[in-house]
Amino acid sequence: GSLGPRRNAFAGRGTRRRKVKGMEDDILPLVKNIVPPLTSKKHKGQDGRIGIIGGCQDYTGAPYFAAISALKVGADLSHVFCTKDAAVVIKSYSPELIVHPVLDSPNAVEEIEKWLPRLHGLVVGPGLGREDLLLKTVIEKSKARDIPIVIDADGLWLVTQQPSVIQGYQKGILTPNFMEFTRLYEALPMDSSDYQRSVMQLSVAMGNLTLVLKGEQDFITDGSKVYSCNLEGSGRRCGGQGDLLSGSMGVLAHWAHAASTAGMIRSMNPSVVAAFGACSLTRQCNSQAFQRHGRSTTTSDMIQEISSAFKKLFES
Ligand SMILES: NC(=O)C1=CN([C@@H]2O[C@H](COP(=O)(O)OP(=O)(O)OC[C@H]3O[C@@H](n4cnc5c(N)ncnc54)[C@H](O)[C@@H]3O)[C@@H](O)[C@H]2O)[C@@H](O)CC1
Ligand SMILES: Nc1ncnc2c1ncn2[C@@H]1O[C@H](COP(=O)(O)OP(=O)(O)OP(=O)(O)O)[C@@H](O)[C@H]1O
Ligand SMILES: [Mg+2]
Repeated sequence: GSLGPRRNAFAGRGTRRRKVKGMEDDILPLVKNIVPPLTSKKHKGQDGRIGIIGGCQDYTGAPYFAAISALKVGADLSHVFCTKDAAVVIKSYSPELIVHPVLDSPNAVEEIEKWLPRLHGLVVGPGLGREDLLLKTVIEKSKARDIPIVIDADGLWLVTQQPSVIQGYQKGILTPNFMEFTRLYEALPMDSSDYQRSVMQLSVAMGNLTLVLKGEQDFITDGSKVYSCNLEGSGRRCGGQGDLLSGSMGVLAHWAHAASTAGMIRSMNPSVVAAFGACSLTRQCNSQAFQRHGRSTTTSDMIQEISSAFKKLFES
């Protein structure tokens, strides 16, 4: 499926979002179940080594937000694979991140590939720019290693051009905002007038891939049922909230698949549990940060709330 003519698939049709009851009560207990216990027996890296692919001259904030969020949610190590000029900037934001200036090197694929055996989760796209061939190969190689992959932002651009790159991958999650969703939806021949139905149709067309349509309420589906997350956030929509979301989802996806393998969540698709957890957390961070900072709230303020939001949602 390539791109059709540029138009808004939802123009003039039933674009109002029906407010449906959130599913916090059903799914939050499952999210609590996947959080690994903190014990003195563990070694560094066991609770997650996450890779973020993104960061270029124009965008250094997005990969930083995603990578630091992964750490603050509880990953042990967070790697950023970005271009050379972005690397210096990202390193100087934070000594906590491991930053690889490889995306614009001639052997970028090999440089990333050698880290793949050590990664538990991959987040592709925040601040990436539009880099098709490299990305396609990295996604293929990560799938071959059975690594959970969250695709966001510019990573979704590639999926729009070539849905087959991720189609049917059970450990894949797409996190489009409204614009990104519209592009994806137009790339595949479908017709629906309602968000919940169209997100479900798109998931089925993508081989039951887990999809998160972000918005006033987040719609999460793997094609069998639509779950809505409408935990209260705020009216503040600063840039970067989606990066907090995708970074935390990278860790939660690793935890959820590990828990599922261990037989700890039987009743639900682990990708859906991870997606729901990350949406809830992002919205809770937004709400808490807004209580302190109001209209001045930025993504950095939200990141400062991760610790207490996580406790409130998943450890109480
Ligand atoms: N500080 C940073 O470095 C940031 C970088 N970002 C990066 O910027 C790049 C482009 O991301 P964009 O999200 O801007 O790309 P898009 O191309 O999806 O968005 C294009 C435009 O659509 C608008 N839009 C978004 N949601 C909408 C909605 N619900 N209804 C109507 N219009 C809507 C946006 O304001 C934007 O102007 C990505 O690589 C992304 O990761 C963003 O993550 C924001 C923060
Ligand atoms: N109208 C809204 N009300 C409440 N929460 C929202 C609303 N829109 C988005 N969100 C929340 O904000 C988070 C990020 O969604 P958003 O649509 O801002 O992503 P994005 O456009 O990709 O952001 P970014 O600027 O990081 O690229 C999601 O978890 C979503 O739940
Ligand atoms: Mg985004």
